Amino acid sequence: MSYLYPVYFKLDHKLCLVVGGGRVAERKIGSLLECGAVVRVVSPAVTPLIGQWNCQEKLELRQREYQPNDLDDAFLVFAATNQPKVNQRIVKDCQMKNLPINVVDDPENCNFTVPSVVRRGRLSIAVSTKGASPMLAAKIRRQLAEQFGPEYGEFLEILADLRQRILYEVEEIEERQEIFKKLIESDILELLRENKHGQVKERIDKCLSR
Ligand SMILES: C[C@@]1(CC(=O)O)c2cc3[nH]c(cc4nc(cc5[nH]c(cc(n2)[C@H]1CCC(=O)O)[C@@](C)(CC(=O)O)[C@@H]5CCC(=O)O)C(CC(=O)O)=C4CCC(=O)O)c(CCC(=O)O)c3CC(=O)O
Ligand SMILES: NC(=O)C1=CN([C@@H]2O[C@H](COP(=O)(O)OP(=O)(O)OC[C@H]3O[C@@H](n4cnc5c(N)ncnc54)[C@H](O)[C@@H]3O)[C@@H](O)[C@H]2O)C=CC1
Repeated sequence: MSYLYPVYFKLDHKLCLVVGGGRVAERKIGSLLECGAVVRVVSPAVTPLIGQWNCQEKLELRQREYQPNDLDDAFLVFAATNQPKVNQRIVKDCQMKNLPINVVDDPENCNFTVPSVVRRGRLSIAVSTKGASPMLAAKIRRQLAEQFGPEYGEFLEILADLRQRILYEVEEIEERQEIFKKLIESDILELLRENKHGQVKERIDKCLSR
């Protein structure tokens, strides 16, 4: 069995097509919008929330059945109707155009699938079961969410800032890596978790001192 290859796409300003407007389409659209994608939805009927996003001009709604020209300019395509025949047609059209396609009712014919995700600011932890059990993926996501609290988002903001500074100021690679190691092995995460922000700066200074 070959593995699925995980990547993190930047979707800002990229056109993503979602065909279908039900509960499953809504979940896919919600996460695409969070990632800054430009979303085109094609569906005769949509959920109230998709309708609301349309009224707020957060997406483009084509309120009718799928047509092949809906694929024009798409970067990613999601076939999320409840009609297997329609979904299969979309897969075929995408294969002809070499477009990446996610089908919600046919894992075998997807060329990408959507994982279950925990986000803490810059940290994303994605879980996939290669289609075997999305419900287990969601359970693992909930377990990870308990283990990785909001302090990880805060810590990564600090690390992102420091990293720029250290890359600029510290010439020796070994010395840089020593500092990064000290930072991640420190108790800064615990201090953030316990809201002891006062001590965080002290700890950072200690890690930076040579
Ligand atoms: C292949 C894949 C394609 C894709 O959609 O990308 C796919 C396919 C299918 N899902 C089905 C069912 C359910 N899917 C969910 C939920 C999620 N499904 C997601 C992803 C994926 N689902 C991809 C593989 C992911 C992996 O490899 O693990 C998640 C992670 C991400 C997301 O959708 O955003 C999201 C959880 C988000 C979260 O909570 O974190 C639930 C639970 C619920 O709805 O609460 C159920 C009902 C329970 C059950 O059946 O397990 C069915 C059968 C439909 C039927 O019965 O007709 C198929 C088709 C089939 O298996 O043939
Ligand atoms: N991948 C996943 O995570 C999951 C997948 N599923 C599968 O996804 C399918 C969809 O599930 P729901 O969103 O709950 O269904 P739903 O019945 O709520 O929505 C179906 C949507 O498809 C639209 N539609 C139907 N024909 C169309 C056409 N020709 N062109 C464009 N849009 C069309 C309808 O207007 C409707 O908005 C299910 O039939 C099931 O097979 C179900 C649960 C989870």
